[in-house]
Amino acid sequence: MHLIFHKYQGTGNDFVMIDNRRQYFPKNDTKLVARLCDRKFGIGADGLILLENDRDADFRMVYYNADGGESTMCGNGGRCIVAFAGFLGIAGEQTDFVAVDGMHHAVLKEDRVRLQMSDVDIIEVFDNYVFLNTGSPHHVQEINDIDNFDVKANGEKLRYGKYGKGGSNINFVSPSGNNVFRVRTYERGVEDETLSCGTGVTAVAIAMHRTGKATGNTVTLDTPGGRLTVSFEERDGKYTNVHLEGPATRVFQGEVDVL
Ligand SMILES: N[C@@H](CCC[C@H](N)C(=O)O)C(=O)O
Repeated sequence: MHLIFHKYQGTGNDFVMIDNRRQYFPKNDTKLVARLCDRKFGIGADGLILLENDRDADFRMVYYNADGGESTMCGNGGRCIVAFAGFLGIAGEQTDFVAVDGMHHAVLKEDRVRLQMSDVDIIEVFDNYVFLNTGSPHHVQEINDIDNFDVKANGEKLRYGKYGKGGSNINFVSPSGNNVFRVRTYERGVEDETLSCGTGVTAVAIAMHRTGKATGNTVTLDTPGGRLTVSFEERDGKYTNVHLEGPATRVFQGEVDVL
């Protein structure tokens, strides 16, 4: 099979993007997805995304983690697919698309995408961490000395030890200013730290607001791959109008023959 692919990145969270409107990609071939995402034997990416036709929206997003498994919502991938849809000419400045967690509205301006995320009303607050689902499950934990913290070792321990087979993404956070936080994330399905996680920083912003550590409705999140902004409205503990904003960039396009 001959595959044309496009590579995108959003604050360093990188994706192989495939235009699957003609339904030619073998969607159940987990091994193929993992091979394409492999950084030594393939193209290399944190995930693979298919852009498909949808009856009720401009397009549909199908997301796979680098391990080949189809997964839940990817915020940075959602921003990147909007940029890809703009490149293909199927999205204008405003677009609506369907993902695994429902309909998303987005605004594309040059290489910046503002993506509406799911509402959040279940937030579990524990002594030293918060757990919530922003389209994907997230553990949010404050730490000291974020620069020297072993995200992979600690993330792995929590991901498998605490959350069992289904797992969770694990975010470590340190405040760095007024409504500004530094975030490092261990991603389930990549099974390593990634440079940024969109649903992760969304979870961090909401968790910090819920626990009184962020006071504003716009929170800035600095990840190793760059800066993202999350804004929301909150009423009686329910978070609505949640938006994730940041850069989404086309890196290159290529072709591969896969057996
Ligand atoms: N990188 C993503 C999160 C992708 C999903 C995650 N790895 C999972 O399986 O839960 C993002 O930007 O949100």
